[in-house]
Amino acid sequence: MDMQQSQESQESIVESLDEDHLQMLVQHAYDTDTVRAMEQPLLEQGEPLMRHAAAAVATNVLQLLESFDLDEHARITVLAGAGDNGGDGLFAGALLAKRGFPVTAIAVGRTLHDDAYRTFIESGGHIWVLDAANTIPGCPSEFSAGEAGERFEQAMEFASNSHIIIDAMTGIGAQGALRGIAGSVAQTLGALLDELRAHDSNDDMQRPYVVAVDTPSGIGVNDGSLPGPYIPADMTLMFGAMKPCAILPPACSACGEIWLVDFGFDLESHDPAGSIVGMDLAAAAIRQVMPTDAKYSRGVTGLITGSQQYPGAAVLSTTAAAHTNIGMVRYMGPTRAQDLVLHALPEAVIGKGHVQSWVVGSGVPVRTAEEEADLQQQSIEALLAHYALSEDGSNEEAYAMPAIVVDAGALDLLPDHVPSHVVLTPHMGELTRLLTRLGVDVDEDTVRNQPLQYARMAAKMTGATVLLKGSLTIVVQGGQFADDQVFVAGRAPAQLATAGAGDVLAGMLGAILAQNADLVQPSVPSGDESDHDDEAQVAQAIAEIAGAAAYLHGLAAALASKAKQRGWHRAHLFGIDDLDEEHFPIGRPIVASDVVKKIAAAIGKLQNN
Ligand SMILES: NC(=O)C1=CN([C@@H]2O[C@H](COP(=O)(O)OP(=O)(O)OC[C@H]3O[C@@H](n4cnc5c(N)ncnc54)[C@H](O)[C@@H]3O)[C@@H](O)[C@H]2O)[C@@H](O)CC1
Ligand SMILES: Nc1ncnc2c1ncn2[C@@H]1O[C@H](COP(=O)(O)OP(=O)(O)O)[C@@H](O)[C@H]1O
Ligand SMILES: [K+]
Repeated sequence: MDMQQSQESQESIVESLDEDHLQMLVQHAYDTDTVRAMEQPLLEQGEPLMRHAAAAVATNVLQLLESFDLDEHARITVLAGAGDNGGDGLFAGALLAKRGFPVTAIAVGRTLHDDAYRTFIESGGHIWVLDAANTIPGCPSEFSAGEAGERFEQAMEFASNSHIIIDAMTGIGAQGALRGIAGSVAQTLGALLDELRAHDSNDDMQRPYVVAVDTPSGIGVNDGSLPGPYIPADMTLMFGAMKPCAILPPACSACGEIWLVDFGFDLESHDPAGSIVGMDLAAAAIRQVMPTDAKYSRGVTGLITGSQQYPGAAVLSTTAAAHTNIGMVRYMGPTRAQDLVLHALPEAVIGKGHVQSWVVGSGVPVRTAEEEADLQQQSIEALLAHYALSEDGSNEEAYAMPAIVVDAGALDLLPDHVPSHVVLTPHMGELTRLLTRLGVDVDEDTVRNQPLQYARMAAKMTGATVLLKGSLTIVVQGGQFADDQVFVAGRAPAQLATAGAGDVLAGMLGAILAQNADLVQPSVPSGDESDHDDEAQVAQAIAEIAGAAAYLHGLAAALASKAKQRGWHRAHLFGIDDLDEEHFPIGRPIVASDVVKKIAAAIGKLQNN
């Protein structure tokens, strides 16, 4: 099959698919086992998936060369691993070599995909081997350590002077951090590319443009981590479906622009490992007001936030909650904070009363071991004690409590085991502190590098739902029988990184939980297996609602700052979307109060969509 045939057959796959399928493609990510399971029936039917993959890579590279005004002298380097990912890269290289481009493949392993290697050589491609123990037919081997070193250096020099690098070292078969020569290549080239990228936008092709095949080599495909050196890509051509690394920090940044090559996988029959929170999910979390509503039926949120030291957090969290489509807010805190809350929000009711959700801890200082808990900390501790589960999970009162958002200083007061409608909202530093308190030996850099793994650890250890804040906000489900599906909200522009933004989110999340009180109330576990599904369903609803709050928060920030930039941009569909360069204005600076002022507009936008 040549490039045109493969491309036509690719386009016919694309045309035959419906909008729902395309929507699923850009919203859900599937782990590598699931991707292999979805590939299997197609391979059994004889679909030449590898040829489709290679044709897509070659087509994209040709488009890039054209857009960069490069002719047949453009230098193209393929970093080729020994597996099928290398096979994709070599087949793509063969198609480009056939078009007359000089293409060199740097073999990082001891072997190469047989058929792809033969085709590559027949098409005029050149091979550069690095491993003295390689058994690649017709290539030099058993060279000295000195020569191996020289070869490596020359190869890196060559690659860094090429126009296009096709990274095909590892794809979904990657296990852990890159080892051996692949690891050294990623170490040397990855660092160089990062440095060049920091100084240059590459509008003028002053550094190699990196196209990753399926996934950038060296990243954690299933958990989005960066376990070791990796090759940062400008663009990733991803096959069949998004893998979790496409949507999870920090690996998703290493993917660059993502182009999805649709293979017509049966996505509908498989569970995603992760999902991007979009407008639909966010809109579904906003309760429609009804003619029969009264303030109480719309939901009431109680807040124990702010302190003598940080009274502003009380104002931000309370005003945010009040603006997020509920009937009333109740505020509890020091007199100074009460006064400020009432000044900003005369509608607030001061003092205790019946509520459908709680928000605690925003702007409450962390309690140090030496200090006595102040009144605010004592109230929070007393409230949180009602959510404590004993080791065997029995404590019926905990399940009957309203949903609660545990933020900032309250994270230190969390009981050991709680139900899933306790939603923790740490940033990376707070998650590190929480895990340390739970006895995990971890520092903040490690958490930053593997946020999913550590958010999940906190959820598993405590039972709580965990919303981990950052440029992308990830939500992992709590509860004993929860699904592993992670939700990622990437709607926020970087302008949201401003003091008090987290207090606003806590208030908004509290309000969204209150208006969905019936959906987020876990029942007391009966021990009966048939109830596990119900429990899992509630845990998922809570996680979706938390994701929805993060989305709405990001959208309000985008409206306030007039930014188009986001933490994550939708993947492009190969064969459907255009390669046109998009621009995402970063918007103007904002403060957290500006976000509160745009919550109503953001809700309006969701409801009118
Ligand atoms: N299965 C299929 O039908 C299709 C697979 N495709 C391609 O095939 C890829 C998967 O191929 P494979 O299963 O062969 O796996 P990969 O080629 O992704 O990875 C396996 C190779 O990487 C090496 N490797 C793994 N972990 C390493 C590490 N930590 N350090 C150094 N080397 C490491 C292994 O020794 C092996 O040589 C996909 O990502 C995709 O690119 C596509 O061609 C589409 C169809
Ligand atoms: N680079 C970024 N891009 C988009 N959103 C961000 C970025 N950095 C932080 N945020 C968001 O800003 C908020 C900051 O919250 P937090 O760290 O708790 O701040 P504070 O304690 O000052 O309120 C979170 O919702 C987080 O997701
Ligand atoms: K790759």
